Amino acid sequence: MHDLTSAPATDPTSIYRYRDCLYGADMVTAALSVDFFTWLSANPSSLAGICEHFGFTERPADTMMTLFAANDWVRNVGGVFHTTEVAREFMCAGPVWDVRPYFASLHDRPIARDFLEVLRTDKPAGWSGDKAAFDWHKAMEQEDFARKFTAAMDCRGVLLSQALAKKLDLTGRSCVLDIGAGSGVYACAITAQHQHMRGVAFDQAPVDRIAGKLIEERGCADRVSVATGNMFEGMPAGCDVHLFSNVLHDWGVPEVKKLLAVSHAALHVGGLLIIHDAFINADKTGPLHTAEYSCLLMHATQGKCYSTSEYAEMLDEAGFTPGDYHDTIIARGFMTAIRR
Ligand SMILES: C[S@@+](CC[C@H](N)C(=O)[O-])C[C@H]1O[C@@H](n2cnc3c(N)ncnc32)[C@H](O)[C@@H]1O
Repeated sequence: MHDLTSAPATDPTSIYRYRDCLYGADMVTAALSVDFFTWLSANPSSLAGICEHFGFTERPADTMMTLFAANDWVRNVGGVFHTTEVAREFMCAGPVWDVRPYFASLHDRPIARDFLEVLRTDKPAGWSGDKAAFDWHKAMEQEDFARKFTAAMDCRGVLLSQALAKKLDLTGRSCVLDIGAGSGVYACAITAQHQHMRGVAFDQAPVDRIAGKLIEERGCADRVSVATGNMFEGMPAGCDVHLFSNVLHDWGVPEVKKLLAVSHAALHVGGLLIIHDAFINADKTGPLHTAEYSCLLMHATQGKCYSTSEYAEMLDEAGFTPGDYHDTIIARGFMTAIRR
């Protein structure tokens, strides 16, 4: 049986980067296909101004601008985006170094085209009005898809969960509720690392059954149980630690606020909330790996990678006192908050 407290001997960031950052190039291509930088150079604008001119919507446009800021192609000065010298020299009409024709042959790549659609509609790519299209959240209610997707999350979770568990201070805490737990590997790794802790893996059917089996196979069932339910409707009582691992990034701001409110209602005063995810930094200038990963999430889900400042604001509004951000591994980290 795999020891859930063990860490790999080498750093797999370069490998994960190919998976996480795959969609960044298509996002850049999509922007060049509408000659974005030529326009922005002549018209420094707020996000709202950019959205108005191009017919874009806020969430995907924000994800795009974060990618460009992380590359230092734009700078946000008091809420107004300006192109930088490198963007003006290479990504605009006019200069001899103009790269736009070099990207032009890629404009019709399916993901680049999807990005224009997502930018305009704010709907994840597979959901854009096509009845036969793929709905990720619905698919997770189907046994076959749920099994494959949960296996994918579990494979990454084996690496991430031990790195997270090692950095957590759970002194004086007793039970972690792993919300949208997938396989439950995070609850298992946390209880393996912190022997005084119990865990509850909370997910909807059929993922709950998949989690139950995997927790049993991992030999963690004596301290990690499974609870079934819809996290938007309520969360099991009795835990003093709530973990949202890679869950909030699947949802838009209204849903994130709702989930924080439901968590607040289920935690006692002093309860610890942990958000484990890939975070954009407070001033939304990087890191690049996360800004690229955010494009993938923006394309496939209703969410994106939120910044530490966006989370701090939403946590405060929901009745939590936000704590610090800590890095873990492969451009992931966690943020804590205390329920007021
Ligand atoms: C991206 S996965 C994250 C899994 C795991 N926490 C991790 O870090 O790998 C999101 C999880 O949220 C669960 N989920 C989505 N909607 C849910 C709901 N309404 N109630 C409970 N769980 C939900 C999904 O079934 C899925 O397991």
